[in-house]
Amino acid sequence: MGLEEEIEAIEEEIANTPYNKSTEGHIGRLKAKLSEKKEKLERQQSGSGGGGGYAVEKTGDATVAFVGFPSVGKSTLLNALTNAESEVGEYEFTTLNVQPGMLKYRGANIQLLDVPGLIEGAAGGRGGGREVLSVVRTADLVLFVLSVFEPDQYSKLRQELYYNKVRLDTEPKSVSVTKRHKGGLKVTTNRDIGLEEATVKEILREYGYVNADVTIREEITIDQLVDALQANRVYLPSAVAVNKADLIQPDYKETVDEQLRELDIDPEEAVFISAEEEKGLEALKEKIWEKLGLIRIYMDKPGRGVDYEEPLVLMEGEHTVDDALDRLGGSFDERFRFARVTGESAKHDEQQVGRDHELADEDVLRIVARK
Ligand SMILES: Nc1nc2c(ncn2[C@@H]2O[C@H](COP(=O)(O)OP(=O)(O)OP(=O)(O)O)[C@@H](O)[C@H]2O)c(=O)[nH]1
Repeated sequence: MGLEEEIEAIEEEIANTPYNKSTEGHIGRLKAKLSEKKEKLERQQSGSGGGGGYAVEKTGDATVAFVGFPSVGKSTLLNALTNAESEVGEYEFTTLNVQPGMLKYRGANIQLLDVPGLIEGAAGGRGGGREVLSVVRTADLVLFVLSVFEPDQYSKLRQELYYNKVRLDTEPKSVSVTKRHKGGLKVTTNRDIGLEEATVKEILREYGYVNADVTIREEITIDQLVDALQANRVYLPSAVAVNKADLIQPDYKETVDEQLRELDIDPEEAVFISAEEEKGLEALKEKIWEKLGLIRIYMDKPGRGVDYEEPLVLMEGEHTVDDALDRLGGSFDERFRFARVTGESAKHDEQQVGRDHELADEDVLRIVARK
């Protein structure tokens, strides 16, 4: 049996096995096996396909990938958001027709990538789909671009990303595995994790662990455990733009809202836009900013005053003084003594803080360094 047939056989067995406590371990093992076979197939395929060469150079403070079916208006949107002033070029897109643009917003440079053809050929890695997905995987935010007439394309797009190991709007589960020399598999939990201990062991065994301590501190599903054991999942936030809103009558919006709800999208969260008529774009920029968790830090430079023109822009999860130092290029690293912060994160103006201090949007930061 070839690898592809094996994968199909396992998928079929999973689909045909009813899920209950007594089959849970078995299903866990099958899912782990399935995941490994898929990895193997992918390695084989990329090995024979000539591979490589489709990395997109990331520039700017953050990168957003536009994901949507053909003709929903992705390129129109990209052009509307970046205008003619954006400098395009100097990018190496060797095999992919990726359209890049730079959105300047609140002093940040946000790279926008219009990645075509996610759907055609993406399933199972045919054609250029995999390459498109590799671009999406390097982004910091996925923006789904939907047409107001076909919001249900959303499920297909999400599913495609899921198959390709992109996990949206969720954090990886915390699972730690430490290999030992003996003692078998030991599972430690501090609460009901929603899985039988035997299931956890079955899955770990499938991954070749014989002696190991496993610690799981939160509720977890079989799929999430498999994800946690495979290193190549990416976790990204997402947002939804509903385009061509200029084409509907006002009273049709309620119908679209209802469709969105059915897709598990909060209509309040989705941004209705018209790329063509450049409507709703401010709200969309704001949403992108919010979802990326960007903050602006105004640097107070010795002798030059506060630079309000070109803030240091920090991403979600990188809001400390230390992260700011990193972004400044590290020349301060050895000489850093303390920092002074004025703004929302500070208890008072010019508060003296250390490297761990969490900064907030529009803080003014001065680094005090040794000479
Ligand atoms: N009425 C209206 N038409 C739009 C809007 N946005 C895009 N269009 C039109 O929809 C068509 C497709 O737009 P594109 O921007 O080329 O769509 P795309 O998603 O980039 O499509 P591909 O290049 O095939 O991936 C064009 O004729 C646009 O003029 C909009 O907001 N309102």
